Amino acid sequence: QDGSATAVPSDGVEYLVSTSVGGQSLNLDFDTGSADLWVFSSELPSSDLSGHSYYTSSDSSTFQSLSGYTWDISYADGSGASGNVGTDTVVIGGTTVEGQAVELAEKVSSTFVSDAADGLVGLAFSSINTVSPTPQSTFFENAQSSLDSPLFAAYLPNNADGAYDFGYTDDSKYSGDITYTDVDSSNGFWEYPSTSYKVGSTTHSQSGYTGISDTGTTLILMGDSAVTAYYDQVSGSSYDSSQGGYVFDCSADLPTLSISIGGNYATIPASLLNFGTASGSSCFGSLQSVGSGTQNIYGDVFFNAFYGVFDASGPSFGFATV
Ligand SMILES: O=C(Cc1ccccc1)Nn1cnc2ccccc21
Repeated sequence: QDGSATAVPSDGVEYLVSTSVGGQSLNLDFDTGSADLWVFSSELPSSDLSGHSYYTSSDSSTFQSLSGYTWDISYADGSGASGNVGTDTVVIGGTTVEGQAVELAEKVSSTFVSDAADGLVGLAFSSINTVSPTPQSTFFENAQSSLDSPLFAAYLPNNADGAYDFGYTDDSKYSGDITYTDVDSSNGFWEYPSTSYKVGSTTHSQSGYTGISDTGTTLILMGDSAVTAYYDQVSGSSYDSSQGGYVFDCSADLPTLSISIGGNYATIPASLLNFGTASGSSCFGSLQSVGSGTQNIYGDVFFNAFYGVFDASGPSFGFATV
């Protein structure tokens, strides 16, 4: 059944959604860049649990263990988690899935201990789910048949409560038309060609590049040529290894950044490209390097400016101005 769940900004780095797992409420990070639904659990060392809500399978009357099933995930930022697997009833907004694979954490890396999320809901394609011996379907894949339309949408306004809509698009959350492009899911991501960009009004090509729509990433991560082209237009900007990225004076005049999604540009306003104070009068850029490779990562900063529609029929990705 269709529904909408509120997404609350947390520490400026992620949006958390209150989710019921076996009747237990957890604040989970919805991540269109991965495909595992995993939770902090009673199986973790108690020192890892401080500040977190966690799932206790023995407290759920609907939990069923998947004997011998394990999971082990590593994210591109170097964080990771692992554990065992069962199924339970998961409720998000007005959408219920019974028998959802729930991955219980027995180990989590330190970044998760200090992060506010009590786990993640992966919303990429189950071809990249890490459960062994059998990859498990995502909440969205399991919910699809009960939705009016096989889609979900992310509404993540800057520094304000947002939402994830399941089964419908909500035209009170965007203006103008939704522009769609075909998605190539062969790598397991909501991925599409992204072969050019604009810094202000100057167009640059990045042939062979793709982009992924990734709500599990905070910033906009692009190849070094794009990052250099952008910060060359920001006087006084520099790469500060101690801050881990490009910084500039907080009073700097920033150009807009337009990214191509399929054949259409999405223009990120300059205000969103200042991520905020790094230290003193220097501010951290919302555009940073993805490192090597030709896959750009369009994270929450993109969704601060655009309502994003993830449509399984196609599949396709659509965006509209917030
Ligand atoms: O890992 C990344 C982005 C990233 C960071 C650094 C270099 C390259 C790419 N995002 N992400 C997407 N889902 C995540 C879940 C947990 C942690 C990070 C997650």
